[in-house]
Amino acid sequence: MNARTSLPSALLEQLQSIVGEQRVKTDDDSLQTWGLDWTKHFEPQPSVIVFPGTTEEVQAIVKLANEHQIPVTPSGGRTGLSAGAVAANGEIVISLDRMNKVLDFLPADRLVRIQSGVVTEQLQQYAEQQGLYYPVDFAAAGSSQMGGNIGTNAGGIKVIHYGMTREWVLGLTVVTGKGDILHLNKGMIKNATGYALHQLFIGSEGTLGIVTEAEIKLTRAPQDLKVLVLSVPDFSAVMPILHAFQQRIDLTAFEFFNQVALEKVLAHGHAQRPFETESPLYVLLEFEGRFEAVVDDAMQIFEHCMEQGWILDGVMSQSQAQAQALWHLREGISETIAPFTPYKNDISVLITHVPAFIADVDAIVAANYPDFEVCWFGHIGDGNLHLNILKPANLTKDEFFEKCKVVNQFVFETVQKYNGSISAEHGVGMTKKDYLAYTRDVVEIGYMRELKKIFDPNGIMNPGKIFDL
Ligand SMILES: O=C(O)CC[C@@H](O)C(=O)O
Ligand SMILES: [Zn+2]
Repeated sequence: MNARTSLPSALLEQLQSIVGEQRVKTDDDSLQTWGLDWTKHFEPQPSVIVFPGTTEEVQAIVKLANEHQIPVTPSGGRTGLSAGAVAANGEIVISLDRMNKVLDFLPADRLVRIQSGVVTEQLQQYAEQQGLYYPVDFAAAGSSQMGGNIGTNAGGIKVIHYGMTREWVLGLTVVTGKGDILHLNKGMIKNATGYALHQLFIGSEGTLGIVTEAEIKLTRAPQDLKVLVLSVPDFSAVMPILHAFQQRIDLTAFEFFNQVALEKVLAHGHAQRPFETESPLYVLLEFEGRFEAVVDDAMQIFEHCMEQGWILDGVMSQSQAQAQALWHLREGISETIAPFTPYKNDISVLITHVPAFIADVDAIVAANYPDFEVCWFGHIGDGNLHLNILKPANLTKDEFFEKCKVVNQFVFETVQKYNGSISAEHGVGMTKKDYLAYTRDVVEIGYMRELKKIFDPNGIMNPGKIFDL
């Protein structure tokens, strides 16, 4: 039965009276579009999509959903990779698309107040106009919304220096699953008055309520960013390179990718091969080169690494355009491999454990996926690896995912062995919830369940995400 047909018509009318007739959509195209994120594993089947314009409208919708006991899925830019924003069970999807305004800017506090539908890039550009910088960045910045970034505590390519989204959120306005509006922390740096409830909403994937507004901290913009791409003989060389550079330079990024990933980006077009000869791995690092001495330091470290045999070759950007072109080799990977229906892993361990962890996972991958194309890439300077297995054309999606699931278990056992995370930055959503216990203790998950009940007693907020009730 189509879940949509079961939506009471009285409820539709009530939704229309809250947001206006044009802002309630039930046509198939809209249900498909707003019912799905970038995950390809599930069939979207929401009941209705609503587009509120204010926190009060969101509150009215949530209250209505409670009265009718209908689940709600908050929806931002839908660029998620863990199905956190997928509505597959007759949900009311609350899209924040209309709530995309910058509300206020306090220069002395370097604080911007935004609605949660503001797109990441929009915030970055706004910060630039104020002579400042919003540093959380990733390839999906042109579509992802700040509410979604907050919901997953998004990370990205600059975490090594600037941290995750959590570092930049100084206040939130939320509508709880119960239908209360809370103004949490109000932008303060110092506020020692008990539980930091805004922190609970960061990374909660819409399971406690909906973020409608946020106070976001901005910072000084980095100058003269230099990008270095290095070719590297094997995994064992990557961390010594990181340590050599970090001893003397504050890196703003330290990423890696393998030859398979590079070939896919090059085949996609609009990219130039960085080196004539292939190598198994590449490292991309970035630093602020505004002082000559720092650039000289980088060159010395580079030469030292070459002497050690950790680096085979290297190229450094001489202009912003070159820096962007080099970044594209790394940032283009996820989009380029999307047509290959990749099985995704977003795993992390402490930096200390990265070498042993990679050796273990590499052995699992080599033994279990001998015939599959394996894309390794990620934010290795944060201990975060994206392991993407590409589907061979001769397997169906179901056959392929079944095979990957078996291997997944070995990968996650290794994650657990090193006390790591089964989802470093993409969230748990629906794709990783069966594996949550590899990272979070069962007692801890019990506390999370209890917390959810406080904010969302009727269990209507994004059910089926992170864990089942
Ligand atoms: O597609 C992926 O697995 C990772 C996407 C994103 O987190 C990235 O780092 O490019
Ligand atoms: Zn990533």
